Amino acid sequence: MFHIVLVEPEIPPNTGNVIRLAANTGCQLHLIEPLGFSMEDRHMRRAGLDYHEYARVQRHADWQSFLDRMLPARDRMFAMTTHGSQPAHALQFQPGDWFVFGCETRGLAPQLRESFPTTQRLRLPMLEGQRSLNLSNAVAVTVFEAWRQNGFMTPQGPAR
Ligand SMILES: C[S@@+](CC[C@H](N)C(=O)[O-])C[C@H]1O[C@@H](n2cnc3c(N)ncnc32)[C@H](O)[C@@H]1O
Repeated sequence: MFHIVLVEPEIPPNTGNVIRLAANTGCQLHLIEPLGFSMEDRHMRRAGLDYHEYARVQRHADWQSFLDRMLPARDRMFAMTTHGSQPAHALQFQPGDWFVFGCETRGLAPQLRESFPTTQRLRLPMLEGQRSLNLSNAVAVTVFEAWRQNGFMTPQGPAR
């Protein structure tokens, strides 16, 4: 359905949450290395993920390797960032869209963020004075907005 891209995630339970979200929504999850943890980390294990939930996870050595391997449609790839001026819910998302998220402490590196057109740097609304959403919450909100817009469609029909 959609592609979730986590750039250099650092906190195992966040990635664990996103792995489960991908399994529940049919998204493909891309992890851009270096990761701040081992996939065998006890916190990852504690997330209680089943083997099949890992089926939707692909790891990439770095951003350029990801681009070279996946060839994402650049006009359908969106940087999710608190520095964005475009409200995420104002866009009409399409199946196959790519959502790129930064790491927990640093967000997306400025150089990577600025490689996206300003119209593709999306911000989720927050109250004045707040810094950012938790990474896995930001992913869930984004995926469910995009999926809602597309009628919660799956290859077998609408999800229930
Ligand atoms: C914990 S936040 C990173 C905070 C980091 N200190 C910063 O300034 O970007 C982790 C990631 O979640 C996503 N995120 C969090 N809040 C967001 C928001 N309001 N709008 C868009 N993306 C958000 C972004 O991809 C961000 O890089």
